[in-house]
Amino acid sequence: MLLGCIGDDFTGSSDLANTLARGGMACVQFCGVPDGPAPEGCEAGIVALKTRSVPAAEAVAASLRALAWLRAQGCRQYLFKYCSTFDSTPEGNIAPVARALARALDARAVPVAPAFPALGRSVYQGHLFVGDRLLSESGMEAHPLNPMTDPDIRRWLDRQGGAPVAHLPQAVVAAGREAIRARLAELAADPAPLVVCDTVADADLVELGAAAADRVLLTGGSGIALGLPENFRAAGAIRGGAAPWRPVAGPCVALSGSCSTATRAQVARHERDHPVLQVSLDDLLQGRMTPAAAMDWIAAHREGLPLVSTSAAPDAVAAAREGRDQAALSAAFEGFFAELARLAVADGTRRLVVAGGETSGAVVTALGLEALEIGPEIDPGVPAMRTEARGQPLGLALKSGNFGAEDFFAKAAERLGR
Ligand SMILES: Nc1ncnc2c1ncn2[C@@H]1O[C@H](COP(=O)(O)OP(=O)(O)O)[C@@H](O)[C@H]1O
Ligand SMILES: O=C(O)[C@@H](O)C(=O)COP(=O)(O)O
Repeated sequence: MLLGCIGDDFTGSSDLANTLARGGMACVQFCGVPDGPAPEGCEAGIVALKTRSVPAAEAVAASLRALAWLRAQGCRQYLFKYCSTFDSTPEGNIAPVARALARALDARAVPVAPAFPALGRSVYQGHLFVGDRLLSESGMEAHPLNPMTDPDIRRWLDRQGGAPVAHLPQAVVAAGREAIRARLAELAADPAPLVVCDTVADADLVELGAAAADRVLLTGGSGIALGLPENFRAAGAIRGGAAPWRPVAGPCVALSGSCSTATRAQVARHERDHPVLQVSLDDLLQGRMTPAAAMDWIAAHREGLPLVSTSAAPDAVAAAREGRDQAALSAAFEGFFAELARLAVADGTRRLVVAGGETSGAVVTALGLEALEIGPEIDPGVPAMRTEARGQPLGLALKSGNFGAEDFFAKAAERLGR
């Protein structure tokens, strides 16, 4: 294995796998730290963890376990993947994990590059934008788990603790790979290992990737991976590319626990032509809706591409959060989807479309999936994936909350089966 990646959630990991696969690397997404060695021919391994919203110490420990496994596979370079909207809280987990990985690898001047320009996320003057809005005015300030209330990535990382953060300004990035390499080398003399990198276009990320060919650790959104396959190709290290996609036929179910603006529009669009079961927190807490009842509803709507959703608008999310323990709240939603996914697959579902990172993590973990093959891109940042569940092929699309066109659910179902 050439490139060892650690993703802090499952959708984000599939976004990264998508970028690397499109760059020509043979990729496998692992669901948690594998027990055995990576499959033959795997050039980029992405260990997907569910560490975005757990206590920082837990995230650090799990990430170090993933790193140890990736090191045992002989990787030359490591990448810590987090969200392009920098999903985290003042307590962590991006800085604590990045710093722990840097310490373990003795890495200095570690780039922090959440930008994903194709989807409008850019970093300028150390601030993260979504389209023409600052992150804190983009809708992410109302995220159920990690409200992003400060767009200054340097300040946000400072709040998460550790040494002061450095900044690589746009003027240096625009000057190209040699200028970036030189500046990172200067910054490496300083003990502060994290360097927030201004990157406003794919070309910036490609230059940053090229400049970082010899850096042992990178961190960022999937954009940071845009330039990396070329480094390995130039070194003559890439052989294969992905195996051909094998479509998966059979019943399809969609599950949505994401409350993002994009997902809510996709749920509304799906509802125009397909059956949607909308489930509220009260439904779950008062036992009006259970996984078994939702499964009955799915069975009755098999032909129509059924979608079960808890996606809710910011006011409903705020009301649900009010005075409640966050972990218990998440457990209620995620436990519901986890059990429902188990029932749906046991009932013969062969294509599963899931919206939301935490939701996807809960579903994939509940299904006990081990490794995912990466197929064609459905929408930017979302690949079709294939695995085995209960001895049968399972097509899987794990959609990041904010990704995908309005017709995503129907499109994903069709792509998995094509
Ligand atoms: N109706 C709701 N009210 C409050 N919180 C919700 C609701 N539905 C889902 N959630 C919570 O929101 C979280 C969404 O996170 P996630 O699945 O990662 O979506 P995204 O990818 O948009 O961040 C879930 O883990 C769940 O705990
Ligand atoms: O970088 C991104 O935006 C995605 O890859 C990602 O991490 C998405 O996470 P969720 O929005 O929580 O699904």
